[in-house]
Amino acid sequence: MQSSTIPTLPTSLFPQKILLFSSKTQSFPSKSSLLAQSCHLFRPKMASLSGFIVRSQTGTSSSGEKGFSTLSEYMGKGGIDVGDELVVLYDHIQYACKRIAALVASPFNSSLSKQSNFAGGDSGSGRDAPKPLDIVSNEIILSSLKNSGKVAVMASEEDDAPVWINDDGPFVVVTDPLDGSRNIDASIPTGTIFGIYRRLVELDHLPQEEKATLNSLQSGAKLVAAGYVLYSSATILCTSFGSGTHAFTLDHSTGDFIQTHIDIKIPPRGQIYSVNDARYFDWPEGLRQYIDTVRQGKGRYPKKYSARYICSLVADFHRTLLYGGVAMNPRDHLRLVYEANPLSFLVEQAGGRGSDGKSRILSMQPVKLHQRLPLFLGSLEDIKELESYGDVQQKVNPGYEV
Ligand SMILES: O=P(O)(O)OC[C@H]1O[C@](O)(COP(=O)(O)O)[C@@H](O)[C@@H]1O
Repeated sequence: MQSSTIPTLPTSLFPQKILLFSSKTQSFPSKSSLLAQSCHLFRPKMASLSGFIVRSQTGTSSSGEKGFSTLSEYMGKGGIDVGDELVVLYDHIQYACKRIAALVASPFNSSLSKQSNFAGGDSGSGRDAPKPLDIVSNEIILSSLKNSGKVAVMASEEDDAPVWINDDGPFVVVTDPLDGSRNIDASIPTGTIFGIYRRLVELDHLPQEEKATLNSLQSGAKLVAAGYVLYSSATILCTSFGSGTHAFTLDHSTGDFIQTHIDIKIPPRGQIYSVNDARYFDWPEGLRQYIDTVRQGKGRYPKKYSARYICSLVADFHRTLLYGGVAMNPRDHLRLVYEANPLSFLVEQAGGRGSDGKSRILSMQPVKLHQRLPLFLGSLEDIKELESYGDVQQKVNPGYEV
């Protein structure tokens, strides 16, 4: 096994904070449980994982059941044991996402992102001009994947074609490095999305470009793992290895992702729809009828629905996963390979459904890396009800300025 080359994180990235939640709670605890847990807060625990030393200030469960503090511990031999190679890869993904989290929270990110408005123009084209945040995030992820030694190819929203990294890498990574970055100047939440496949060894004999593309176009049904990182008031890494969906919150005092949401179950029915409904007059009749119906509380669930739309996919998805309902973009806008597939994997593992309005996302065979499609993610009963309206995919896509 190749040894890891992750550098030590500068401590200044993670200023000391008092940790107020337990690694074993699914939601934030009551005052009394906080008191009970406080005896664990200052009992440092060291664990050695795949050559990494992690320090956690949280205690393990007092209920006697087996507990895991960090994502690396959860994945490792004492946890669900996903295998050393995937543990190493995740350590590098965590490191990359911590760097991106620091970047999006930095006072300097605004000047970086502004350069994207001038892409190709004079202001942004100088050799030393700052790069847009999504490009910087892409470079951060690529460098971490290279350092891991575990990745054959990375396919990213930011690159026209997949990047071949390492002939022996066991994994293929698809990613949208920083989704929602158009809102970054307003400090709106953003996110990284990723999916992980096994390298198709039967394609090893093909020319590099060809095998890079074919490895990246695997169907979502073959995902080994997927996840997203939400950069918001908390930095949350939510992931699945095919046995449930779990979320880990960045503890700024230690730099560890601590288990905070175990085995998330999306409610079978929610009361929230999430869509850019300024597009109402471009929608097909079926979608208008569906939204009109649930707004009035006249659907299969006789409650009036509420609307929530951040316009940042990871944030809208994260809320939907926790509260239920449906998050959608009915036009051909979001991407199958590195957005729809990983998020559908996560929502299915939580008991929900990912659909293009007609078919299950994970059953589709991608034909192009940047293939776009209508996307509906959410509670099982809500998505089924929406699909029953038949005509929910927006065909007109005139292009919108904001
Ligand atoms: O403009 P719409 O149709 O509301 O789309 C918004 C969606 O587009 C995204 O901004 C992604 O689009 P980009 O990749 O072009 O930035 C998502 O974060 C968001 O959910």
